[in-house]
Amino acid sequence: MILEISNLKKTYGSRTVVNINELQINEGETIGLVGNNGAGKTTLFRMLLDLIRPDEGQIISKGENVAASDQWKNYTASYLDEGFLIDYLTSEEYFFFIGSLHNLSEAHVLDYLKSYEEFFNGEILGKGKYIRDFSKGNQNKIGIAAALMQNPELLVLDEPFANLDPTTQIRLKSLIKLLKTGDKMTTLISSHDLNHVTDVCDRIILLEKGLIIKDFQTNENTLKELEAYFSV
Ligand SMILES: Nc1ncnc2c1ncn2[C@@H]1O[C@H](COP(=O)(O)OP(=O)(O)OP(=O)(O)O)[C@@H](O)[C@H]1O
Repeated sequence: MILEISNLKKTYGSRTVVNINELQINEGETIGLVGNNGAGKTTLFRMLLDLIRPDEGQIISKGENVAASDQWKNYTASYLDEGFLIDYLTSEEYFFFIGSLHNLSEAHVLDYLKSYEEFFNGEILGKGKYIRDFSKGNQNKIGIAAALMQNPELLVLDEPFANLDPTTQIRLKSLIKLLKTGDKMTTLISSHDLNHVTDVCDRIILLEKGLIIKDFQTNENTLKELEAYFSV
């Protein structure tokens, strides 16, 4: 088991926005986190990455509490939003910086980026452009590619399909499926796109007002069930 969440609570004012009694995630699972605006998806991810602290309970990653140990940082990569980027760097400078944190040489990083040529669609590299000047979708691509460069065991992506053009959405799905079979990566993806999330994930967790309402393995009926749930 890679993640064990117990009695996790986060409250803002009088509102409990995450309230998870128990949740366990196994190695190699691809989990889709769905739920309407404000359900608590991003708050859960932020606690998972120790960007904010829970009021109660804990998140244990490979046996260590993420709020008490840095061990999880060695095998976890994430992209939640453009706050993860450094907007005064060019895309290459950013990739080199992230690479250097993981002891990857610039040559290694450039080599890695070659495999992203299709994903980048000629818009990311060699432009001499600062990250702040890229479109939101292209910023997403930079963040996702930088997260994957770390070859993580655990990948956390917040709404990765948002702002991506349809071609890149499909390419991202293929990429996630490939990494799942090849490297047995565990992936947590939040998404409002029920189609994509059921296509790429083998388990869906449905959050509503911070509570887990459903937690089930994906099968051929999942998309219909989710659409029925959200169409009320
Ligand atoms: N720093 C904060 N202060 C006060 N309330 C907050 C704070 N951060 C989040 N919230 C509230 O917590 C609730 C959950 O927000 P969260 O961003 O986790 O939802 P979400 O499921 O990711 O939503 P979306 O689909 O819109 O991204 C919302 O009601 C939000 O307003």
